[in-house]
Amino acid sequence: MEVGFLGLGIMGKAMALNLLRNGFRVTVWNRTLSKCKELVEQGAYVGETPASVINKCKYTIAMLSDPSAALSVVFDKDGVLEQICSGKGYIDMSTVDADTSSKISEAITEKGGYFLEAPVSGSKKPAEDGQLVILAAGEKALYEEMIPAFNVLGKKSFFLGQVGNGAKMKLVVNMIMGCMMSALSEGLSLADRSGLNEQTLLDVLDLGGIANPMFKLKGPAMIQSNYPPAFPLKHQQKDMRLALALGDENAVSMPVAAAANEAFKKARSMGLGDLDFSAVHEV
Ligand SMILES: NC(=O)C1=CN([C@@H]2O[C@H](COP(=O)(O)OP(=O)(O)OC[C@H]3O[C@@H](n4cnc5c(N)ncnc54)[C@H](OP(=O)(O)O)[C@@H]3O)[C@@H](O)[C@H]2O)C=CC1
Ligand SMILES: O=CCCC(=O)O
Repeated sequence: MEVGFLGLGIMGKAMALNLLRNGFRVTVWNRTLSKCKELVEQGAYVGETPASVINKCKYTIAMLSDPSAALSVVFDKDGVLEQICSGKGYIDMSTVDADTSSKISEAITEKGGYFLEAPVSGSKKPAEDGQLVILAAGEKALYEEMIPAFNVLGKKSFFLGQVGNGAKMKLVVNMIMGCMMSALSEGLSLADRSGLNEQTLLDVLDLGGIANPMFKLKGPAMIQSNYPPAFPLKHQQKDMRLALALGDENAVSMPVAAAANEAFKKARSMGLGDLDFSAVHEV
């Protein structure tokens, strides 16, 4: 199967490499073209523009930072819309809001193309290991055609119905995750300042009802103030912001998420946006 891949950041690079290793023919594009080099060494082709990737491939996946990047790659000059046409599928796996996804979907569909949104749960390591959880919505036929790729990229994929449902599900999940990370940060600080051992707190948490892989993975590094970026903090804050907007639209009161968002915003203002989102601990 041949796929195009737009966006070779932390996630996109791992996902595209995974597809290559599993026998897919992959044509990549990244805004900073030099980031295509490692993929080329592994057998990928390079497209000069998003439009040229769409022209070459029947299916093209995008994994871009935020709504503005997702829109730009589709609507700007040399973008996806210039070449999308009947018989071609566009799968946006970026985390964006439902409105952004709908705008992209409408534009692609107007040109005769098929659209699927498919944001993912799971970070750098699950992306490398093909263990993501895929939250797809949109064109069911395209979802079914993408199953071979989703089976390589993820351990489970969900089809959630109409465009927007995948984006919303992803934002709800990340809103919960951001609140948990914020609570862990406060707990570690409270333990430390009140004379307790932080590692002992992690050990206690890991044996009880709120044990989870994230605390286990990130907690020990947080104690060392070590935040190598797997999920950049600026993206977590973007997701909190988009989740709070979804709450506004639906009149859902989210005081916990609002407080967590303030912590992530403060961390961004301290210049921590490119570190892992666990760097909220510094706030
Ligand atoms: N990291 C993670 O753990 C996870 C991330 N996600 C989501 O996946 C998406 C990608 O995340 P991640 O890989 O971590 O992010 P990165 O910041 O590592 O990569 C972002 C990508 O978007 C590209 N980009 C940014 N702005 C533009 C633009 N205006 N036009 C074109 N391309 C642009 C970047 O290109 P360039 O190299 O030129 O800057 C890069 O390829 C985000 O939506 C994130 O929320 C979802 C699950 C997990
Ligand atoms: O959007 C990022 C999600 C990170 C994760 O699920 O661990």
